[in-house]
Amino acid sequence: MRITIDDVTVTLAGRDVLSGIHLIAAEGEIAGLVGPNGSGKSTLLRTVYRHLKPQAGRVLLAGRDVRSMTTTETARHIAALPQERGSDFEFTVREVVAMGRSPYKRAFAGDDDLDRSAVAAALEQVGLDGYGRRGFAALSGGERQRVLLARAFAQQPDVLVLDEPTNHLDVQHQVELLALLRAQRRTTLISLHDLNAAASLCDRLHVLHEGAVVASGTPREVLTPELLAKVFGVRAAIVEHPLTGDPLIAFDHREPASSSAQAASPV
Ligand SMILES: Nc1ncnc2c1ncn2[C@@H]1O[C@H](COP(=O)(O)OP(=O)(O)OP(=O)(O)O)[C@@H](O)[C@H]1O
Repeated sequence: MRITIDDVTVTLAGRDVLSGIHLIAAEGEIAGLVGPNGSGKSTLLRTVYRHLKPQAGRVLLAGRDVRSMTTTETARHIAALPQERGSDFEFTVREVVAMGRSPYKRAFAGDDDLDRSAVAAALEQVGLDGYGRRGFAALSGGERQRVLLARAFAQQPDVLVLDEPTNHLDVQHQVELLALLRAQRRTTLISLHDLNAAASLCDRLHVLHEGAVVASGTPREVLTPELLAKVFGVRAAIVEHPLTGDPLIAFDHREPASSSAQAASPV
């Protein structure tokens, strides 16, 4: 299902944290949100999964305003992995993942075979089969992250909204998650700090800066040395990844863009 963010403005504590955001994630497309800390990525994702109400504009799911749907209806279509991740759930892993099935159930109904197989498949997808009886609170940060991803997968949504899903994951699990998302070909809106991961995963990237979209396009179009200097304040060269051919950002970890620019400018 296509997601359209149509001229969305979000005001928090009297300040426009997002202003006039317009972007589209087409059916089956992986759309990435990148931008510096505080640029508004989580706020935009929260607006999409209805945690926040925009002051102006609309979020449309296949052309329908999500605010005109019931919360259950939205939850059948959109699954979110938010950034605020509880660690104090007094539940087993299985119970947490089974929460993803609640949009399909009547109140207090037990799990049926479909629920059980969706939960088992989701746990397997994130490499956690065999963890079902473990306590959620006693897991490592990366394991918890994968359980919450499994909960989103068990929801079998049309659209995935993922806020920094690779946080806490070791490199193998990061690669496995990106491969899983690529293989699913589900409409996905995802924020990522790792720009190389974003370049390899996303069909299109949208760069947020101070609450506005300042660039949109394919990773190759968007991730230029000029944009990285201007928006992220870093010096970088874009090369071709020797194994995949994806754009690969080679950062200069010794010097930020501003200090090298200052050094280069005449006194
Ligand atoms: N509830 C709130 N009340 C007031 N300001 C808020 C609130 N939530 C977020 N903000 C502000 O909105 C701006 C955008 O925050 P947001 O969390 O969306 O950024 P982000 O791009 O996801 O950042 P990060 O990369 O650090 O996760 C920040 O300046 C933040 O301080």
